[in-house]
Amino acid sequence: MELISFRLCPFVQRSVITLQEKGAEFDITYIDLADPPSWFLAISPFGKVPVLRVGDSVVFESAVINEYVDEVTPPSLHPSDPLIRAVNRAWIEFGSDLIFKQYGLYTAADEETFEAKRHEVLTGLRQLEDVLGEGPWFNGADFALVDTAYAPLFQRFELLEQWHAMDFFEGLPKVAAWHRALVERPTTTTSVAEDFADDFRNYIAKTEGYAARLYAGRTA
Ligand SMILES: N[C@@H](CCC(=O)N[C@@H](CS)C(=O)NCC(=O)O)C(=O)O
Repeated sequence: MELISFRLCPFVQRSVITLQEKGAEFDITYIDLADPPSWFLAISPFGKVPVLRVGDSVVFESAVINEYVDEVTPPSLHPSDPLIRAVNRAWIEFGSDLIFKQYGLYTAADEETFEAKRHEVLTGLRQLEDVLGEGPWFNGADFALVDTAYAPLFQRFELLEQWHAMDFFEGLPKVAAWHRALVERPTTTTSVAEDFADDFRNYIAKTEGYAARLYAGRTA
């Protein structure tokens, strides 16, 4: 299996976490999304990463890639009950939407947009608080695919919090506990390069958006 990646992409990171959790062997090929190579555009139907090459086949969409990886490397990280599995898939979709909202937060051009995005993100986190149980994971005792889908999101919240006194989890104890468990999970840490925090901060700086101005001069 060969995973096509962009270093900072949270969707790719979901797949790296899943592959690592499953102990799967895989190669990783990095591309520059600002200047994607023609071979990549030829195989990626949406022009997006991640893409997983398996022999002559191409699998795209992180949630689908992760289900494939899960199925070929038992035991499964998906719950056995079909209804719980369906609910998990639905919340994985919710997590994808929240990743885009988070992206909107750190690329917002001005304070008004930034605050609007922050409101969207906080609303999403409140919705999660309402569905989470006692933890430590989304389904309780067992770490599952749905957890791999949220780890990159929470790792970025952690960095955003460190750079600015911005509390995303105030009044959300279950989300805060899940966040802590996810960012401390070894596969979350090892799914990104050692200089990820700097890389991420430089990326935000380059957007020249409101978050970049907010964080200017701060160190992690
Ligand atoms: N729904 C996709 C989203 C993937 C995605 O948005 N990837 C971004 C990078 S993080 C991308 O490749 N963007 C390139 C583009 O939109 O042209 C998934 O879950 O795999």
